[in-house]
Amino acid sequence: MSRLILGAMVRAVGAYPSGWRFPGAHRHPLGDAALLKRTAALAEAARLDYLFFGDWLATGKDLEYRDPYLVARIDPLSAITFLAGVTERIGLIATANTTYADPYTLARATASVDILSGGRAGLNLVTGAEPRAAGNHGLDFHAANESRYDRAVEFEIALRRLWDSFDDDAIVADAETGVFLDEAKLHTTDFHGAHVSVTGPLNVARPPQGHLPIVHAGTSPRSRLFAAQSADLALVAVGGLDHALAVREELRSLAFESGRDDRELKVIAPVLPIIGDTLAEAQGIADRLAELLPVAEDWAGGPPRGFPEARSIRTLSQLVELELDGLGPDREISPRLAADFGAAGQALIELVAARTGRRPGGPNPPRIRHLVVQQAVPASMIVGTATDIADEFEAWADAGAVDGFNVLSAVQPAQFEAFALGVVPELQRRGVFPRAYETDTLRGHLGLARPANVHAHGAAEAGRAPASTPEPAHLSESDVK
Ligand SMILES: Cc1cc2nc3c(=O)[nH]c(=O)nc-3n(C[C@H](O)[C@H](O)[C@H](O)COP(=O)(O)O)c2cc1C
Repeated sequence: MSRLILGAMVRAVGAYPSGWRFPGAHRHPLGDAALLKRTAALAEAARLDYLFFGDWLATGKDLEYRDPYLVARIDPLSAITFLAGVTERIGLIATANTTYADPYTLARATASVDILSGGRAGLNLVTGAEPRAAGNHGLDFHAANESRYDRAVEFEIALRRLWDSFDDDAIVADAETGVFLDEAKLHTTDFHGAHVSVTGPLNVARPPQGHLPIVHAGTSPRSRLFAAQSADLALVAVGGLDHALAVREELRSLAFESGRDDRELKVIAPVLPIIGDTLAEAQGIADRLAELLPVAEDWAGGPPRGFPEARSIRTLSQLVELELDGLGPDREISPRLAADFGAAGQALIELVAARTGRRPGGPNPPRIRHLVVQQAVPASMIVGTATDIADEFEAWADAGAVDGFNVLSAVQPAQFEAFALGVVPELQRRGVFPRAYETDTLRGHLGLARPANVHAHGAAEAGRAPASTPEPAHLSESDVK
């Protein structure tokens, strides 16, 4: 097994929806600067490959109970630019939305942060799932999946061409002769597609990494194809080891069919570890987090607008195949009640026991609310000691299910500390993760070669983009998802 790739997906107020309520948690976005610096220092000391920042292009009260970390946060490019100045070695990845971003502006900002960080920047390209983003960008509707990915394909090619505006040695800066620029080494972009059109050249020198490593996160068939053809890292949402194996196999086949060396595409799974010094302590943390999350039935008149539908006794009743509606969230689950659950309900009982130590008939039995919450929170949660988490990571990597993990922290900063100071050293002891940085760039950390300038390898784009300028495409009503 080659070594794991390990990055941290930073959600400043915690990745678990009640993480911000946990004692000692970072909870106010105005304090993010200090939290980010502290996280970055710890991450770099642990030798993580990168810090990763997601993005969302709208907000509202409805996000409060579902994804509170989306309500108010620093934009990802600002976060990585800030961190470029206070870190030395770690990679810094920001998310950008190709449906709404402008390629010239994004190429300029990302090439700049790559220079400022000495070649440590990366870019996660997504097409977005938030319809309100349209209204924030002067559009009437959020385009449908196909249109979004048609634009993403062109966007990615335009970005690479913009980054290749200057040859690596185009800036001569020869004080003796007075020649600053070798004009023959500055290239126009002239990319004119159906969705993206840019003349170029970009007014920033070729970034130290040539092209920033591209990440893609998504789930649809078009997302898989985009990742396989255009990304260095595919960030996938997977429900378990078997699912991860199937997704990686699919991605690698698609990459191979596109003419790529399929080993170049790294598959990364997000994971939310809940870490304690003992299993009981970890389960206690997971249980407390669950208790801090309300369920729909906690409001007599019905939950507030936007409350997650799945976090209700109604949804639980469907899952366990037993009508629980009249019992209320605080009814204890007795062995007799549990015996009437269907197969999915039995599996949920086991999941709750593994995550929180609560078992029907045990000293600390689950109540209905515990089942409601656990069936609604992320599948990527692993509860245990540093050794347990390392075992799980190793098992996934040994099975060939992933190349690495994007680690989420339920509570900031405590759970990130537990990961950086507990799990990472354990992985290092086992020899599956290096103890020190061996390279200075994100590409280097990820084992990716530096690409040649597109002006020397234009053929690589063939088949992925219009060769000439087609008629401009206008989104129609049928594009609305
Ligand atoms: C692990 C993971 C993380 C993601 N992070 C983001 C994000 O930060 N911002 C965003 O707009 N989309 C993000 N996405 C992608 C959107 O969810 C995705 O674009 C949306 O679901 C549309 O579906 P599709 O891209 O699979 O077609 C992420 C997806 C996955 C699997």
